[in-house]
Amino acid sequence: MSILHIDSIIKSFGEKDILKDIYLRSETGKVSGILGRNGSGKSTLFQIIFGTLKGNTQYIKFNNTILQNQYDRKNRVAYLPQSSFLPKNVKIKNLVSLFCSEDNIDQVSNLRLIQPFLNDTAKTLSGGELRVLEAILIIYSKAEFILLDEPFHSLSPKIVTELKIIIKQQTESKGFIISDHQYHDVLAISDDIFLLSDGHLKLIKDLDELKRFNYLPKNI
Ligand SMILES: Nc1ncnc2c1ncn2[C@@H]1O[C@H](COP(=O)(O)OP(=O)(O)OP(=O)(O)O)[C@@H](O)[C@H]1O
Repeated sequence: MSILHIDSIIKSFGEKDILKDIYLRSETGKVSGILGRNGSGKSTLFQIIFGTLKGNTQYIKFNNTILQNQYDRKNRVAYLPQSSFLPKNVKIKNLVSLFCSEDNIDQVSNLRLIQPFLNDTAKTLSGGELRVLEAILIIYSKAEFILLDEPFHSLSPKIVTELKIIIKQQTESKGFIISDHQYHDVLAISDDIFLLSDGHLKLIKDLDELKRFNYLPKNI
């Protein structure tokens, strides 16, 4: 089992304190779900964990190795950002070879969600087709820890179901940290749920707590 230990994350932008001493422990075999209102700092937290943004303070460890720069994260932490990141003119079969671990290339190429598009380029895909491709390339990368920021955004219900099955299958060997406003889907696949609110991560026990902390409307 591998552990991603995330501790002492503080981040402010100017006068705005966004993250106030965040602690999170992710391990292979588990999905950690992070919910939070718009602007609560979820993407900021993901970027700090992935290393593309520096916290005011941070302490991030993969097993016994302190992760200090992007190179330290290579093959350990992968990140699906909110916005599209794929080159638009490269054939999808080549993207699969580029992003996925060698062991996974055949499996990914044969996925129903990917196989029909192998000879196309990303620029010919619809928004949802592109989103699911990006999510799959990150999920099947070499990294043991996978950060997914809004993976279900713009996906139709059956595709969301297929993607959730893939995430659960891959949890056998990987640890996931996932955030999405489709909270039902996050709840369905997460072992632990956290609410990011007022700069702190609160462990959530049930839906009532999500109402009490003002994330869900009272009448749901
Ligand atoms: N580079 C930046 N400079 C200044 N403020 C920023 C910067 N990046 C983010 N912020 C602010 O930090 C806060 C948290 O942003 P973040 O994108 O992390 O929120 P989020 O929880 O992911 O929101 P959403 O659910 O809407 O995607 C917001 O108020 C945002 O305006």
